[in-house]
Amino acid sequence: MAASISPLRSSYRICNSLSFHHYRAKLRMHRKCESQRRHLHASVTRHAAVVVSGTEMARQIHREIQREVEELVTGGNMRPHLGVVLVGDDPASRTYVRNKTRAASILGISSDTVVKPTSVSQDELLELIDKMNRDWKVSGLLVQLPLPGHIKERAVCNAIAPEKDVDGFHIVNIGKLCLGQTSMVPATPAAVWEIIRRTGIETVGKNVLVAGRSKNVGLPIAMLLHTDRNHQRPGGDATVTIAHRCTPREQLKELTRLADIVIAAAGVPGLITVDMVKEGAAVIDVGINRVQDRTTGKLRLVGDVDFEGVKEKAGFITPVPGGVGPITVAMLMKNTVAAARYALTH
Ligand SMILES: Nc1nc(=O)c2c([nH]1)NC[C@@H]1CN(c3ccc(C(=O)N[C@@H](CCC(=O)O)C(=O)O)cc3)C=[N+]21
Repeated sequence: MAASISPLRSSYRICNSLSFHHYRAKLRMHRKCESQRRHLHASVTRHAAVVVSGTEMARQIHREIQREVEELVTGGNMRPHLGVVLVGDDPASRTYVRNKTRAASILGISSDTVVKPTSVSQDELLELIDKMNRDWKVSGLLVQLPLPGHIKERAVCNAIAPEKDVDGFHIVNIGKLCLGQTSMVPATPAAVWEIIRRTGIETVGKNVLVAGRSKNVGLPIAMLLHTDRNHQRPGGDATVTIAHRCTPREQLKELTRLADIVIAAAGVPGLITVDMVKEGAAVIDVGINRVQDRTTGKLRLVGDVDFEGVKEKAGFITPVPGGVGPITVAMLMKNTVAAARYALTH
């Protein structure tokens, strides 16, 4: 059976002692495995992985953000405001936008969503963004992706003022991320970073395998983890390998078996199976796939990792749903507050 734990900072309060000791044992084992020792010491009992609850970790981050927002407001500053643009009526996009605006309202961040029909022209969208850029009441703004085929996503991302770009998709923010400068970090990569930090997983000199090279997820995750910890925006100093659709399956398996941390961000259900994972490794599942359940016929949300199999061998594992997703939303809120703070001094 897998133990569910809350993030390290709140674990003293929330965890019962059994799961807390289990967690510490896992962290020790994970670190032991990392120190190039191929076989575990005989006295270390083999446990199922610690399931890192993203829902619980997000709750903790929310408390921190809530405090920050109240500090801003009681200091006589404007309440942070998130502007959202949603084009079309894709159900998944609507769910994500709803999750974001709901989180905002809970945290005391005001928000508004402008919904445009699929037929909206690129020019009209750019005009709307320009208006929001100039609106001093808007602290941060995002345009939900994907956009309809007739609109150039790059043009839209680059139209958002970089200092209000809470998604971190503007070319200047991507450039800064690559150079190790302080910038708006995209929410999903920031969530993966936060999970690693708050769980206490070591990255310096460790092997990381990122499966997936998307510009908004795989690439920035790899960027955060391989870069220098002494740069303006600290990196993970890990040895990072990026695998993608052209990586032969056998090669992928060889690479994942060497990895202390596996990040699955390919959008392929069941991509990572137990035979591919090193004992005690941390497995972070960024995949969000809607698949039809074989018994009920209903659509079900699954990640890229065969959770039931891998949890028996990994040291840490994040579930889907309830893993990276909720923390992504929390990091977006953090970016919104950062944008509001930035506006105070610029
Ligand atoms: N401009 C833009 N910014 C984004 O940040 C952005 C985007 N476009 N397009 C799509 C992706 C995906 N994304 C997620 C947000 C929340 C969950 C989330 O809350 N997931 C829940 C479940 C949600 C559900 O039930 O569908 C979970 O994993 O537990 C997942 C994924 C943000 N994205």
